[in-house]
Amino acid sequence: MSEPLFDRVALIGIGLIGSSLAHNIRAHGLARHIAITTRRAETLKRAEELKLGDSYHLDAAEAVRGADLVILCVPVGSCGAVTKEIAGALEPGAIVTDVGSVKGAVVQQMRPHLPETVHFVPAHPIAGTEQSGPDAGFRELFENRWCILTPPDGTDAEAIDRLKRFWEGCGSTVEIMTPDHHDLVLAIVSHVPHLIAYNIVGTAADLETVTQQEVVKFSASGFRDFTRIAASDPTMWRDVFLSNREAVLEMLARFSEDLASLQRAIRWGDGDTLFELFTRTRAIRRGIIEAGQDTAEPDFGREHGRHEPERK
Ligand SMILES: NC(=O)c1ccc[n+]([C@@H]2O[C@H](COP(=O)([O-])OP(=O)(O)OC[C@H]3O[C@@H](n4cnc5c(N)ncnc54)[C@H](O)[C@@H]3O)[C@@H](O)[C@H]2O)c1
Ligand SMILES: O=C(O)C(=O)C[C@]1(C(=O)O)C=C[C@@H](O)C=C1
Repeated sequence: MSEPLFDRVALIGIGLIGSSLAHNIRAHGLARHIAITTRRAETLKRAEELKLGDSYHLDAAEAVRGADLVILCVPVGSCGAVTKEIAGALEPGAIVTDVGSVKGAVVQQMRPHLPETVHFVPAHPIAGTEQSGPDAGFRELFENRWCILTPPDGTDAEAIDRLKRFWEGCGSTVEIMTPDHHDLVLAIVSHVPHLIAYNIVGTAADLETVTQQEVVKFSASGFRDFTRIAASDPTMWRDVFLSNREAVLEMLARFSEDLASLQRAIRWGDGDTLFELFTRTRAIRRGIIEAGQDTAEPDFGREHGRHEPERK
């Protein structure tokens, strides 16, 4: 087995992403020591029961002392406060990174607190489920998934390369882009789809009780997929929408315009418009499958709660 890439990794926050990283670091020998810290004693105890790390700390500064890789795995709205808390204990030369679903706001929150002696390389694995907490993590989460790095201009190339190798060690393919571009792309492929899911499930839930029962009874796979997404962590997603406000609002405006034109097509019986759109979107789905990017294999995903169990 080759030498571990890092000596000590500090994982701050041990939910779905933090615990999945812990499984990977262990399984692929990516670091000699995993130090885990989180806010609540109860969560830390659970992480210890699951044997996710080598040391456990309620004090985040204590966890990052001596670490050559520090990964913030907390909701994006907490990244600034956490960085402030650990700043004084960071080792010179350490790589500081995160996994947040929004990049511009996270960079803005974290950067002012970081000493010049560390390398700041923000990251976002495009992989997740609707589950949260330390029990939710699993080793295969990042396999064949993208991880986007958004290093600020002038970041040490060796630090970027080391973090790239770390994510490759977790099974991901790494791409580099600016935080603004990341936020625009993710607004349309991840953030707005989540908002649509929250909204449609909310609309169904507000229907009359008798109809609501029918919603549960007759929900076929399309609606069930929405309910899975709409079960995603409320804190995480509140923070995502508040942190990526502009890009989300821009994409929502376009979405609403397109929805209005579909509404018009239905009203006026314009079948050609509907048919043309549905043909184009079908081709997009087929393109994703041909590119091998539909990684939600039923058996594997179901085991980890990525899919609803088979209906009885
Ligand atoms: N869930 C996903 O699908 C997914 C995918 C990619 C990236 N992300 C990003 O990863 C990050 C973590 O998400 P998750 O799904 O692992 O969430 P999670 O709710 O499963 O875990 C979050 C962890 O952070 C801890 N925490 C919260 N506030 C804290 C604070 N101030 N100080 C210390 N610990 C704190 C919680 O106790 C918990 O252990 C988020 O920024 C999210 O945007 C999530
Ligand atoms: O599969 C899911 O449950 C997800 O929502 C994962 C998903 C996504 O939208 O693709 C959610 C948020 C992340 O920042 C990255 C990945």
